Amino acid sequence: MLRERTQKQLKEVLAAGAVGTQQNRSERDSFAGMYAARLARLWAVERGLVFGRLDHTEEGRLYIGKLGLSDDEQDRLLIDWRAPVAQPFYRATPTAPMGVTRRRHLQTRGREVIGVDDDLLDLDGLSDDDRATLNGEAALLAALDEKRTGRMRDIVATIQSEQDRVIRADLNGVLVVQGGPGTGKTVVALHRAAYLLYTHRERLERRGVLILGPGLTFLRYIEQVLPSLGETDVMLSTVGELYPGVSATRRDRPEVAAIKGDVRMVEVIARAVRDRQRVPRQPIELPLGRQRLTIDRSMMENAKNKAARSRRSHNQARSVFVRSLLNALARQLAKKLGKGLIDDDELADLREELRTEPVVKSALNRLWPYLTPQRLLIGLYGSPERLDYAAGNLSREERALLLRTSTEWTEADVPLLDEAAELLGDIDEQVLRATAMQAEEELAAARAAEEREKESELAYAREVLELTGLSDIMDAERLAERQRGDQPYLTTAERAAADRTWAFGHVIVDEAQELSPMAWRAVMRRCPTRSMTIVGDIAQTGSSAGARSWGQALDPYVAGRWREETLTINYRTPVELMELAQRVLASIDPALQAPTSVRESGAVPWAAPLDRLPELVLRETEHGGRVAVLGPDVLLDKLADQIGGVTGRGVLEASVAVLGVAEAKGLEFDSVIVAEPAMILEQSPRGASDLYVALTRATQRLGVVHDMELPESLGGLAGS
Ligand SMILES: Nc1ncnc2c1ncn2[C@@H]1O[C@H](COP(=O)(O)OP(=O)(O)OP(=O)(O)O)[C@@H](O)[C@H]1O
Repeated sequence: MLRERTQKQLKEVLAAGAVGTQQNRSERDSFAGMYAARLARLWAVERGLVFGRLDHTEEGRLYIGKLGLSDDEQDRLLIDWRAPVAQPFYRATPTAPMGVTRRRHLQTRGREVIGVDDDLLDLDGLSDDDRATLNGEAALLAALDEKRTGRMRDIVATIQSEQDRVIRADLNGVLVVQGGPGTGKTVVALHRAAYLLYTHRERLERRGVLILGPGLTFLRYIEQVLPSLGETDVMLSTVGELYPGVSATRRDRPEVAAIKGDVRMVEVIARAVRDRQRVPRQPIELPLGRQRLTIDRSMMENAKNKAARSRRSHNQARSVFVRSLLNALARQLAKKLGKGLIDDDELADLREELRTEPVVKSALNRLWPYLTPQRLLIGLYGSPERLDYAAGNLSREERALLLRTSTEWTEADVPLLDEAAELLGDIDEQVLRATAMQAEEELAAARAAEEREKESELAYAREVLELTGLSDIMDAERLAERQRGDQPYLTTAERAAADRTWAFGHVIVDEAQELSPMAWRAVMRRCPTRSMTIVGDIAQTGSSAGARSWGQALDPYVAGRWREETLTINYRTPVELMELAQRVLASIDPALQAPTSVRESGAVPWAAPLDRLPELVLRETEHGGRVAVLGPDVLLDKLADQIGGVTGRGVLEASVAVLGVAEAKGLEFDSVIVAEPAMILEQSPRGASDLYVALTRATQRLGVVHDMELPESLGGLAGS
């Protein structure tokens, strides 16, 4: 009914057509956007729309659902799970019943109720030991035992009390959610996003919510959770995609990523920009017809100082630099022409004349080029001289690791591009177009000159063209669209994604332990209000530039002002598997404690020789559900060949997937086989954390296959 009404409203709005004034059009677009979003909500929540009932002593009976519904008389039919009155559904216990006498979990399939599970909360003397930690055990255990589908699902029906506290925590300030594997950090963070959007709808819809995850596979794994809760306008991204126009999925070798993520790169980038403003030792001679002008060092220094005093970014300060130099050149020219003192008007005339002279333009571009962050970094990585100048605070070996010629961006480059963008500032679109055109002209002129062996000018013109290439910043289509001014309806998330300087209303960072100090800087820039939820597990840090403690990561920004909640119960991994993982955890640090598992699977982890892998994979698939083989990166292709498993893009859909540990981070499978654990240990300085991650990905069964000797922490495993 509701859905039909919304669909009709949407149709009417769209039928109004594309005619009309600019204002009409944009009103129409925003109504259409509103109805489309509402419709998406109603469609998405079909599954398990109603899942709970509270019998209150005072307020009577309340039904809890994924969204709130009222009938035409405004009587509440269904309470949104995020509303304050729904809170007892997650928090009430026999000792603190919050006025509720009975909590009922309804399990539904389509429109049919297929099971109920009651918690009686008001019975005096009821032993509450069993119920103290878990709410609605039967519904929870049924949910946990289900076969996995390759996509994360919402847990509104079975949120546990410690999770509810995180979900409903205050919007303001930085909240860290620390929890071991399987404690629900990801799923809780997503429900928190939905809760915050519901509770602070106006503020957050305008500024948007950003959720950062560790990789594109992971984002695909979680992307359906928020829509299933009726929330569609949230931006999901990786750090590698945070910079508009760049989509970095490649990873650097650990030793290179460690340098690029190091906070010393702040100084390196700043010096790389200053390198492009350096005054050459020799004066520059400018042949102008029969005259010959000279740009000497003092003119250049003077112009540079003026630009510096303007305190503008590099690209914005260029006009100050250029004006100062042109004024000095104009005076020089006046003198050569035999004119004495000239007035302001004459100076302006001469200056504008000089501005259009190719030799002058080309000298100015060399002295203070327009720069995009991409060109700055390519220039830096590609030149040992530039690296020596900019990266004097790194060792010679570290500089050598940064040197490269490839222009394919890696994840660790993105925070550096962002850093550079801050210092370089925008290039005006108009200037950009004019400079690109001018560069084209210069290139054409230089081509003609090439015959006259003016090699250097050609090289320079090429550089200018490259430096100002429009494609770096916007493609032709987008530019044309902007000029026509007919932007299609864009959601907040879409507008935010295209704008590097967008300030989000709330930012959620998942697997946050992996972020480098440079990545934290880029993330913090997107959230000046510091309203953030940071979820992760320090014990799982695999990245060489990742965090060793939350304090180390956050204190530079919010020292003493962040709060921490801990999740302690593992909902994913059965007890039998966790015993093994705990041994690996203790090998990292004996003081570390893995979270407590809520259930047993009865399946004991096993070990077998590597060459039995195909047969063992087959056996696992017979249980139904999804199987993953997790191994060291160098073995992945071989393993996939051996068993016909899927790697890369299709891993979430595959019944047998083959993945490296970094890619498997945050994911889960019914059955996991870890290949060559000793090699996983060796492949990076944080190998033990990687092994811990690999061993905690299964919801049911776990095995290990190996040729190399098993690490000590895995000793004593039963044969398969
Ligand atoms: N209250 C709950 N009800 C039902 N399922 C739950 C609940 N809490 C967590 N789960 C399930 O437990 C599994 C693990 O959750 P999640 O992936 O969010 O954990 P995590 O802490 O992010 O793990 P990791 O650090 O290993 O990535 C998921 O399948 C999730 O749906």
